[in-house]
Amino acid sequence: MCTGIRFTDGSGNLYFARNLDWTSDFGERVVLTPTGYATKSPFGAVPKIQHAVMGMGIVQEDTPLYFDCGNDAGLAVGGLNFPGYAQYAPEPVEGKTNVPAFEFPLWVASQFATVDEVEAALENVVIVDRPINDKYPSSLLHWIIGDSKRAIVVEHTSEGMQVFRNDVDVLANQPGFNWHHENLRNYLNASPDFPEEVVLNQAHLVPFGSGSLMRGIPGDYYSPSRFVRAAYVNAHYPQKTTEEENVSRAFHTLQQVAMVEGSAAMGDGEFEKTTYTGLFSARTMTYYWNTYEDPAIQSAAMSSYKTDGSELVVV
Ligand SMILES: C[C@H](CCC(=O)NCCS(=O)(=O)O)[C@H]1CC[C@H]2[C@@H]3[C@H](O)C[C@@H]4C[C@H](O)CC[C@]4(C)[C@H]3C[C@H](O)[C@]12C
Repeated sequence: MCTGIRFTDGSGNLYFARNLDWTSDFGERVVLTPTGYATKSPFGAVPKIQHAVMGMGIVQEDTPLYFDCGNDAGLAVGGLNFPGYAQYAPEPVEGKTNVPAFEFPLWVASQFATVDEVEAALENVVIVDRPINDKYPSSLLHWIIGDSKRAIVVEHTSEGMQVFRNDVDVLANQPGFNWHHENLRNYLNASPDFPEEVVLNQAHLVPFGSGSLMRGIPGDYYSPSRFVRAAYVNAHYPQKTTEEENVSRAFHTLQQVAMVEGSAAMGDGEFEKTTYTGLFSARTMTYYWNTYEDPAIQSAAMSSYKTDGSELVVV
């Protein structure tokens, strides 16, 4: 499974992070799409790269297929599995902006500067089941999109395009965002506070230590549980000032919902694990990541590369 979060620092800069949970990796790398790159957009939704984009993905047919990415204007997007719900148009629809599912993160990050802009454009968008090639059929996803002000969730289902205001800045997998949001109402008791002494008959009871009012926050890896846990941790994390503190915040928060090998198998019997954690900092335009095999945090700053070049840069 996957979990995504958004938060800001004390100066309103976006931090956007996600866990990628799967049984193995896809050979993904950090990829920079510079503004001079000649796009190969099947239906012309990405005629030109307006904003340089950096994120995690693979390259096929000289096209960046992003799992998550951010841009030079401070807008970021991540795709999370949504099978059983996601449904795309079988063919492009005339008069609409037709975006193949694989192109959606690139469309968002290369064409827009803010969530407001993306939300307005989405009114005329259809997501199309048009794979990049035979090797990689369209993935069934939903997406979280964030900037310095807010986040939204995009779900393209049998109902068509749906856009949700994401006021908790978190996304997990199935079911849909609305369900997860409603489910938070089951956890209104959870709090970081240290409780007063409780008197029970003649007993005066005090907690064993901190965390007693967190009891009830689910600890398992199931998608609804990760959503609740990530929402709790992200919401209660004190606002931090420096880049280092906020990078630490992102990785610690996502560690709370990271999957460890052996505890949860998929339908095919293979164990799921957090293959990588990725973070886009709009403050420094830097992508940070670590992997299951190497938990040391690595980083690539946009400023280290030619963001107006014509070739994709694979870090
Ligand atoms: C598997 C990833 C989602 C992880 C996740 O949410 N797992 C949930 C597990 S479960 O079902 O809910 O059990 C998704 C996120 C982004 C996806 C990739 C991106 O969409 C980019 C390309 C798109 C191509 O169409 C398919 C390959 C691919 C390279 C995708 C492979 C895979 O579907 C990815 C990596």
